[in-house]
Amino acid sequence: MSALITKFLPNPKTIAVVGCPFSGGQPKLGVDKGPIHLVEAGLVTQLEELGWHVLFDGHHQFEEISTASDPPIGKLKNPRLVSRVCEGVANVVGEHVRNGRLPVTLGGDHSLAMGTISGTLKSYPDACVVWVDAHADINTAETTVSGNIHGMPVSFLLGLGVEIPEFSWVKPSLKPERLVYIGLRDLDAGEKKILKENNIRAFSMHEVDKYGIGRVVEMALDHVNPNRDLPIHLSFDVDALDPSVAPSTGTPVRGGLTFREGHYICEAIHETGLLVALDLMEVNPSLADPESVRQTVTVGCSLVRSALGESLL
Ligand SMILES: NC(=[NH2+])NCCC[C@H](N)C(=O)O
Ligand SMILES: [Mn+2]
Ligand SMILES: [Mn+2]
Repeated sequence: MSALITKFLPNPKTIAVVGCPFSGGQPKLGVDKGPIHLVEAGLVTQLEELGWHVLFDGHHQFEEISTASDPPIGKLKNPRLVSRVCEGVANVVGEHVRNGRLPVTLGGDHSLAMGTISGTLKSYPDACVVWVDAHADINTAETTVSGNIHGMPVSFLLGLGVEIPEFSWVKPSLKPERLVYIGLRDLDAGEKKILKENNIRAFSMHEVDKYGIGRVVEMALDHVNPNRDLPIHLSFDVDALDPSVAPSTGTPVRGGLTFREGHYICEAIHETGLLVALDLMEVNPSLADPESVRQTVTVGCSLVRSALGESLL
């Protein structure tokens, strides 16, 4: 059985699940438990049932860097830890992509995308990034208010802001015209300025309301992938969904995507056949009551399945 649409992957169609129990890009404990819950909910089997060959040999182990030896650099918190972890993730994800496997990275906080997208772009320098999130995560060392690096990975990938020697491994490999956002609704003032100055295309919840999700995804892909021939990296922050749909996350913002809108994005990207890497980030099973946690983990699994070929009929 193979209804799987994949233009870049050799047979057997293989997914590598990269569990990243990491929380150093933000202050709330528990987001490191996200990948463990997603796998325990049966994600690996669910993907096999879709016809994939799935590799998963345990969650990624990260080296310990104590906070004592990792003082802030400017405002950035845990900079050395985040940098080293993301560099490791870049290598793991990069290796999977290079070998024709589709990495599914489970966060963990969204700073990890600095690693995952670096890994994808090493093999596919012309890949485009579809970033689905309530937030733009594009602060620089100068604009960040919180100092939390999960609010900054995109600026590193684009090479914006002052250079920080500790992050010199991150190459400015992403071009602003290959990046598009869907779901935005909580941007810092500095981030709005960055989006404008760099002409980055973003579809906020305003555009989702105005045009509907179908048109938004089509316009987003027309922008980053006009001929529908470039590989796609989908980076999905679960807080893009409305908190009523995905309550267990560290920085929830009301007015988000519905259950169907979130799944539609994933289904439409699967239908392009161009997906080469997927991130599902910011599931935090320590936040909210057990039923909300179960709901968030379940929706996380189903978003991943939708991006990987589950269809309604
Ligand atoms: N990946 C996330 N949930 N990011 C939230 C970022 C929030 C805020 N803009 C910050 O820079 O701190
Ligand atoms: Mn977010
Ligand atoms: Mn995010």
